[in-house]
Amino acid sequence: MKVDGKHFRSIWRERDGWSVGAIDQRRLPHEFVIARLTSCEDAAVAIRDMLVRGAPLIGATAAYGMALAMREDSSDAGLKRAYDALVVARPTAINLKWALHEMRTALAPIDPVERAEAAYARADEIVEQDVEINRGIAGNGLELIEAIAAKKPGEVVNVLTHCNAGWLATVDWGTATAPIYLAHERGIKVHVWVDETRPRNQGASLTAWELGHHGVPHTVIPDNTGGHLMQHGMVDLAIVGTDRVAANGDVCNKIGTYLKALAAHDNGVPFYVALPSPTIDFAVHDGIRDIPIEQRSGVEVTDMTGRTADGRLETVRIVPEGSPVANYAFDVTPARLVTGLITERGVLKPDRAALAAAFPERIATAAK
Ligand SMILES: CSC[C@H]1O[C@H](OP(=O)(O)O)[C@H](O)[C@@H]1O
Repeated sequence: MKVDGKHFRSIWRERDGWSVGAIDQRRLPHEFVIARLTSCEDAAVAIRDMLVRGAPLIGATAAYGMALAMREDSSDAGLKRAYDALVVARPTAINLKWALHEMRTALAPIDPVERAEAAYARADEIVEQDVEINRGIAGNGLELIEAIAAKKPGEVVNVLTHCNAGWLATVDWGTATAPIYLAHERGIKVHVWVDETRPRNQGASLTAWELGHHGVPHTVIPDNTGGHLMQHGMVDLAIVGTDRVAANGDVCNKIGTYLKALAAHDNGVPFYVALPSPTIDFAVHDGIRDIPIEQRSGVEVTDMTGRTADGRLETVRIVPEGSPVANYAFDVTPARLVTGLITERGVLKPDRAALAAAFPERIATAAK
């Protein structure tokens, strides 16, 4: 989407035809820095250290990581080494494994001499497919926003979102934000309550940044505010992203999503989850029991980085030395708390029958 009026994607193949450009999301919102990935290792580290993050973007980065690997060593051993290095970069978003499976399926059967070119071609397809899918999510989610706007003519539709499921979490458009961007572009009055999303503040640092650059009205709120807003009729619907949807409709997303879903359920606020079909994991039948929850470094909780009054970036500690810290990066919202799943093929009930009917091809790949 737009950054100071110029269109950007979050990741792209550079003009040299082989290296990969990506926005370093660790530097936002204070600095806009472009990173250049030139090896499979660069791609793995970029995912692990969250230079890039967000389930679909993690998948796209891994796809280009495989292409970079094939430039280095396109042998069968090289293919396995690249897969193994990338698949462990982060455990929760299924898009990583999905993208690597797609790449390995495309590359394993062909002559190693042809693998580098084929890898870039397949990675490009995955990237373009993500953008097209998100455009589909935008259109299907727009209908939900339009229906609310029709009931309150001339008033603002207030959407709450958690973490960043914006264009920065994908190649472009985002998932949760896709309907919001489209509604804004269609002239519908929309406002976004942006959960800051401790501890990495993806909402405060990323969602607010991208909405602001695209001109979408928004308000950053502490994570604990959403329930109060819902009690006072200030949230018309919630739309969040997801890192993995289980076959039973359970939704894994950034830590704190479950608590928002509980508040929404308690206040009769529609709670939608936007996802591209590669985020569906039919191999997982019970999300709460089976989806691996990443635990990240406690430093993400104890420390915060910000800009000082005189413009310097500083990191400070906000937790007493010696206090133990737990940093669970995701939680799972049971399907019973989800109003609907906004996908590229429509808004679905959060259950296996609806998911299987809409995406039968995803069942086959889950079996592998
Ligand atoms: C469209 S996927 C966005 C999803 O990914 C985020 O996690 P992270 O920033 O740790 O990669 C968060 O769960 C978002 O909802």
